[in-house]
Amino acid sequence: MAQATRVFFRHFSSSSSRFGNIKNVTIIGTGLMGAGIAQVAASTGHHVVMVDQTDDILSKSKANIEKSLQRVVKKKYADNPKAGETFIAEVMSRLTTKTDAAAAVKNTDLVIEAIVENLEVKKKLFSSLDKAAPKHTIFTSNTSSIPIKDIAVATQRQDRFGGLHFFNPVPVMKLLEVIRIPATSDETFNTLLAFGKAMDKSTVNCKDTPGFIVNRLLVPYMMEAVRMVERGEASPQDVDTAMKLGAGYPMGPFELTDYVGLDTCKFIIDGWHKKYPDNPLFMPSPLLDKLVSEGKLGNKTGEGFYKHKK
Ligand SMILES: CCCCCCC[C@H](O)CC(=O)SCCNC(=O)CCNC(=O)[C@H](O)C(C)(C)COP(=O)([O-])OP(=O)([O-])OC[C@H]1O[C@@H](n2cnc3c(N)ncnc32)[C@H](O)[C@@H]1OP(=O)([O-])[O-]
Ligand SMILES: NC(=O)c1ccc[n+]([C@@H]2O[C@H](COP(=O)([O-])OP(=O)(O)OC[C@H]3O[C@@H](n4cnc5c(N)ncnc54)[C@H](O)[C@@H]3O)[C@@H](O)[C@H]2O)c1
Repeated sequence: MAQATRVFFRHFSSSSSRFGNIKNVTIIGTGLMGAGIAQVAASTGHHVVMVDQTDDILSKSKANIEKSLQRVVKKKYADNPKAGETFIAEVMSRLTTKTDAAAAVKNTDLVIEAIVENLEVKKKLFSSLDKAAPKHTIFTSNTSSIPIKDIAVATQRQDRFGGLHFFNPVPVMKLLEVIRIPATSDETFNTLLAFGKAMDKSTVNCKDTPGFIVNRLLVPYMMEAVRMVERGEASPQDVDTAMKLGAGYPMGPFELTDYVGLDTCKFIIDGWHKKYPDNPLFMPSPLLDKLVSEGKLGNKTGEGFYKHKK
């Protein structure tokens, strides 16, 4: 291919798939994950409506996004802080907030749900959104562990339903798992892959199997670390040091459990134990249960396996 044609092709193909038809995105649940997803979607030119239960939560989420953007521009615009400020102002101007989910989806191309890891709560939400959203709107869940098809049954649009599983912290982690259920149409799946690219993520194609790819491997590993401590075989500090220095992981499993949130970890393992009671990899952990019952949920509450500055 001649140089000019190659340049034109690269330019044309990137601009035509820039948004993969997705311009307006609604993100429901703006905690740890939803805020990160909103930040990256707005940073890549999408118009984003953020939905949560109260205005107070939404203002905290916006403040967290602004803090995270400061970290991003510190490096990206190191030589031009003024351009960094302009970038942050532009990104923030693409974010709006609402507490009424049904009203928020009236004009949206894509819904990304990132609320609590609970099947019944997610189904109730999607059932009401199904009545309110336009026909073309694609619905997705960022669930860590719930089968996408179990959530999709709450709607009449299973061909326009899939999974978009982002990783924490969303502004830093490059991976996006794109999940299809048997009913997902090729058009929907391709639009989700294009959207992932427009978000500057590397996508992998996943089937709707437990934990998709990453969590099917990560959850048993993290739970076995907790069980090692329960059996008195090692301390959390030593397990973390061992896995960072001996296996090259950026965080040890206990640092990661605190980072993810112990409540989310418990929701995942309890859900899988209920579904697969005979699988020893998915047995609940008395230590994890105890910490959650004491409100020690990790970084977000100031204490989990470790104490953290809030
Ligand atoms: C039991 C069941 C459990 C199941 C769990 C499943 C959960 C879920 O479904 C899947 C997951 O997400 S699994 C979880 C998957 N996640 C993992 O596995 C994470 C593993 N951990 C890591 O990869 C690293 O420790 C971090 C990247 C978190 C921090 O890196 P570090 O070197 O230790 O510390 P650093 O020097 O501070 O930061 C380095 C750079 O990152 C930048 N930055 C950070 N946060 C930022 C933010 N919020 N915004 C913007 N930027 C942010 C920062 O500015 C800096 O930039 P620079 O340009 O280099 O100066
Ligand atoms: N924490 C992680 O590392 C991680 C990573 C990938 C995926 N996930 C998944 O993402 C989802 C969210 O996890 P998180 O860690 O961001 O949780 P979180 O607790 O930080 O945030 C959840 C947010 O959802 C809001 N919410 C709850 N019910 C709602 C409703 N009915 N309508 C609107 N908002 C509602 C809450 O107020 C809260 O702000 C879960 O399904 C989880 O499994 C989590």
